Amino acid sequence: MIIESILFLNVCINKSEKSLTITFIAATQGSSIVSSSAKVDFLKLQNGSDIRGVAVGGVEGEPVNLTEPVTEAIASAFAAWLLNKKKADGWRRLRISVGHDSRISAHKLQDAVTLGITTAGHDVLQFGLASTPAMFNSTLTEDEINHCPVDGAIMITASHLPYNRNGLKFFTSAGGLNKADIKDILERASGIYEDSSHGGTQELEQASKGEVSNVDYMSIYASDLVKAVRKSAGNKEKPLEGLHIVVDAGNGAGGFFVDKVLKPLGAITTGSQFLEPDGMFPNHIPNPEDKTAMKAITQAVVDNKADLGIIFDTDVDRSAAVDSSGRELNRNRLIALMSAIVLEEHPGTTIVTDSVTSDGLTTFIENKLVAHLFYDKGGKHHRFKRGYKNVIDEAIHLNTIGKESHLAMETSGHGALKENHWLDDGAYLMVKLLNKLAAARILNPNVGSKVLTDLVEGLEEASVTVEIRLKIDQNHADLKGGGLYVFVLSVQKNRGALFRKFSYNFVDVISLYRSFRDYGEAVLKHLENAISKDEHLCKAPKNYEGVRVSGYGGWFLLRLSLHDPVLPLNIEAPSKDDAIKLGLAVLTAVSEFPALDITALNKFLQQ
Ligand SMILES: O=P(O)(O)OC[C@H]1O[C@H](O)[C@H](O)[C@@H](O)[C@@H]1O
Repeated sequence: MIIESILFLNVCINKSEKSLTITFIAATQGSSIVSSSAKVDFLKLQNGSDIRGVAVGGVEGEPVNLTEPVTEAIASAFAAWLLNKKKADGWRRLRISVGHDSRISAHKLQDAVTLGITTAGHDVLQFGLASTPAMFNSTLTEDEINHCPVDGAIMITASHLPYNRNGLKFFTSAGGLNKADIKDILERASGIYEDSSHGGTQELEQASKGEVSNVDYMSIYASDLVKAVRKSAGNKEKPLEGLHIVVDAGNGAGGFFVDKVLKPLGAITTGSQFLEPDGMFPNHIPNPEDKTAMKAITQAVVDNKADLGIIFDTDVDRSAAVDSSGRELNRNRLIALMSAIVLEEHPGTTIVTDSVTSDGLTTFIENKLVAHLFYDKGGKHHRFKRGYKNVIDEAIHLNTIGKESHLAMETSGHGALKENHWLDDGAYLMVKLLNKLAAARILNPNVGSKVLTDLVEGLEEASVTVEIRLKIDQNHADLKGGGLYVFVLSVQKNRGALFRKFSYNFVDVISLYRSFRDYGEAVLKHLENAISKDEHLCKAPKNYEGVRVSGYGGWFLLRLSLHDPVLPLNIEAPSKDDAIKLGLAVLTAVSEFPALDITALNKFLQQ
């Protein structure tokens, strides 16, 4: 990279404060980041513990960066990483399973992944349309005929993101890879890509050594789910007989749940919708956090007079339910429901959740289960950070330090149980609900989803719940120029001809931020200071992310997004008036930051 130094002189006169600031700025700019056509910035494809990119062209401003050669290099890099991980004495042939969701780029990326692995000499098991949790499961399943367990698994998915995106998730028998592993793989991939002189595909194909086989793994995975429900009902063959359950797969990969899970258990599934895979997602975004998606499954339950509704995201690592009255069982309610089930099995256990969970959920887990459902012991609510991997890793960590935890769950619908290898599996969460229903129907065959609704009866819910996302403008002068070196010349009163006419004190305060993260942190620090001076507000005594504050009968949390230049603001309050008071407290503090777009907050306050 060629570095160019540019020197700016910035003179800023503030008459009201009687100050003059003279600033020399030497900026480093990457004026030529090598030839863009030849270079691929692999690290840009990292999205936390996943890889995400654009795989389909045609959307303005979103050039394709997850091309077939790039994907092939990443798959080869994963095989190399895995080989290293297995601490094999030199080279050994690995077995890697590959699955995908319903995206329109799925097949071309599957071919690229397969090529990348086989050219490195390893075998591929193609599962076709699959769920993310099933891919992890294939690293654990003991089934010699179907070549399982595999050494590693790759899922091709971009969850609920638009049709043009795609991505990769990786698993070993220890679970999903973490951020550092992904970085390692991307660095290896960059080297592999360079070496292969960009597109020696044919050459590589000829050198291909590994074998490819097709396995109907989803049938194996689903039969384990069926077995779990049967077991909870005393091994009854059809424990859900007579129960009407509708499924909304949002045209993702979750359609298997109808034919391979619910029907064998005896459930009626008419009215289930969007089960056919369609990577253009023509009906709604497959996302249980999305209002339109929840409306669609609720309508299906009501229209079909069903006992229960189930909705999955595209790759089935997230889910939510709807009871027979059309009441949504998602977000805090689903965590409460899962907590009630898990705490019945493990009294006193710690439930780890993300940071945007409600105060009502804490009271429910710690007190209401004892008061309402007469549990001997309540649980402990450990409200941690946002991000499913953060939540799961924290639960695993707690167990290693002697604090028992059996459930890690996010409001997004990601939920992982210790009994299920800490895997976030939307289908397994729904199986836990079905277990409860199946067990209850042994005692009373007429019982329906009320069994579940009754479990969350004591959960207090705020009347107003909003999430407002405040964007940080990365092109704003306060952030522009990345990597700025600042020299301040403090000029004394009346010194030098140039400044003679200003007889003011000169102040050398400069606000420059190297990244949107720095800027966001500065906003949070400022808010924290402002809050400490407000008698109506009280900072949460224990908090792991952003600034969480109680007041006016509710709370708010302002934090930095995990991935985007955004500060998401969550507010929960007993009334709109109270929510506005909380919102105003935030607005007053953050309006001093011109690169923060507060339009969405203003809109909420003026509604
Ligand atoms: O920080 P945010 O922008 O709100 O995003 C947070 C979300 O990011 C991803 O989608 C993760 O998969 C989720 O587990 C997480 O909750």
